[in-house]
Amino acid sequence: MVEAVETMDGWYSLHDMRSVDWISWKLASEEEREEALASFHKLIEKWEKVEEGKNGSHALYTVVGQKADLMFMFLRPTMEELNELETELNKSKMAEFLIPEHSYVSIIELAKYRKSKDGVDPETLPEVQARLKPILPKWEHICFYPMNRRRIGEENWYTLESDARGKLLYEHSKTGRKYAGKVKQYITGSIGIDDWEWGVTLFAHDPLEFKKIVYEMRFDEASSRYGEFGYFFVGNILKKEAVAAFLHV
Ligand code: VOV
Repeated sequence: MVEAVETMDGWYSLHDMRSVDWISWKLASEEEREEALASFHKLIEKWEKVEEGKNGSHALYTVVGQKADLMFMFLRPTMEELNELETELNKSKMAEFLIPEHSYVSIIELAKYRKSKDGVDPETLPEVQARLKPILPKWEHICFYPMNRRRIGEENWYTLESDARGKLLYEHSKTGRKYAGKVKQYITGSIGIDDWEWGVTLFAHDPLEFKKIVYEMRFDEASSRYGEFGYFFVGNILKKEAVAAFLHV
């Protein structure tokens, strides 16, 4: 019988993409813009405190291209906390000038494909816990896309035995490891939560590495036979100190 693999699930994740309503932003008075900027800084400082306390993490990037202007990625221990921070952002003065473009809800996920050697449940290991509740890197670039595992005819991930899936993911991980120090990946599971099965969030110092890793992985069987991909968002880090300059008109 084909069995599902057991997953280890960590923090809840929200990718939130917004555009700036540049027309109303330009029409707003200097005072209103300052009020909006101050509300935004206050929120960022609040998120930083949560991160310092290791109760969540966040990332803020500008998006290149017309799909959005900003991409937030939030991680929190519960779905309620994600919703609270989303609502708080929506109620802020800044949000009066932001247009929601897209969102993606998922959960940091690791699969237990490898058998534990000494009977230790991997979920109890501190290094695994750190990966389930990660502090996101503040690297220069981000890339986000959702994906599915194929279920068409012979190319059906969900009729493969667990060992076969584990082998394909092991091959996949060998490609991934070549990018150590260049690309950091966060896989978030979204089966039953959002429209695709997984979200893939990559961070890199050099955006060319996104193209290189995704291209190279297309030739791994886990992707070439069993991967289906959605849309891509790519962007550059927006540090707190650079927010005012980004919004300056
Ligand atoms: C940056 C490098 C990198 C590395 C080292 C890496 C390693 C690993 C390992 C060891 C494992 C299996 C156990 C686990 O940890 O869950 C995975 C799992 C997974 N991956 Fe991966 N992956 C990387 C990177 C990486 C990328 C760039 C992609 C997108 C694929 C592409 O073609 O665009 C991806 C996808 C996934 C997915 C969707 C899963 C879950 C599949 C499932 O069916 O359960 N992944 N991945």
